[in-house]
Amino acid sequence: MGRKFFVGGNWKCNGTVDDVKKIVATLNAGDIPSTDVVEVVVSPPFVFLTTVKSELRSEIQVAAQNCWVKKGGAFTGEVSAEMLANLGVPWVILGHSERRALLGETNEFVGEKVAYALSQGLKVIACVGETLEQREAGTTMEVVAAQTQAIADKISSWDNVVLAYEPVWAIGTGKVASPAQAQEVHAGLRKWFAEKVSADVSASTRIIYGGSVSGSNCKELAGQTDVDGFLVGGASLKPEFIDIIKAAEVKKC
Ligand SMILES: O=C[C@H](O)COP(=O)(O)O
Repeated sequence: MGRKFFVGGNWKCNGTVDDVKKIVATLNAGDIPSTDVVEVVVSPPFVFLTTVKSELRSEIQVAAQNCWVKKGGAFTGEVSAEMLANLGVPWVILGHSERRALLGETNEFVGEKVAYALSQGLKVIACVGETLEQREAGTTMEVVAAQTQAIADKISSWDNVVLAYEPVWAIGTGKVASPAQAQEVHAGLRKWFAEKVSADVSASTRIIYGGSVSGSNCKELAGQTDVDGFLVGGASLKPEFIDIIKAAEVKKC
């Protein structure tokens, strides 16, 4: 099965009502490849999700940036997977390194969240990635394999999961992984899937790269065999996000 190029835009905790209107207008006017070529998902903060969903062109989907680990209830400040499904929000980002580092989300907790979100019919962008210290210690593959294993332990199908490899040292720093560095980890993760899950999952699961992706580095990264798209932070708030979406054309060549 072919892996359709996937571009996610993670707006993180950014934006005002006016900013959101401008971003949506840019996306709606942008000349982007057809949905046969690229799947585009943007992830506004919760408070803007329904507005963005209703005002955005139908070819672009939306994702939440997080959801609660189990069924909703007395969990002040949380948003449940059921609520997202009820609103018609198709995707959720889980396991982002900012949540792992700042909010103490463990590999196991992320695995539970992914499983519960899938059980409620959501599709998941699951994030993994090593810190600079871990890379320098030579443990990158070990770290991302353990993060991915914790998800594999809790789910029975990868059909509705996109795996985002986001080296922590590249996030928001302007220090993008080189195409070779990204390819090496993506290929390692694909090998891991083949050995630990199945050849089918290895061949069909999209592994996308995140960390300082920009309009100027996206094409070279997209040209790597095992890079199936991007999860974009800062640049997804800017018009250059359209150029990043267009990097999908590289895969057609
Ligand atoms: O989710 C997106 C990543 O954290 C990348 O963020 P960035 O593109 O601002 O480095």
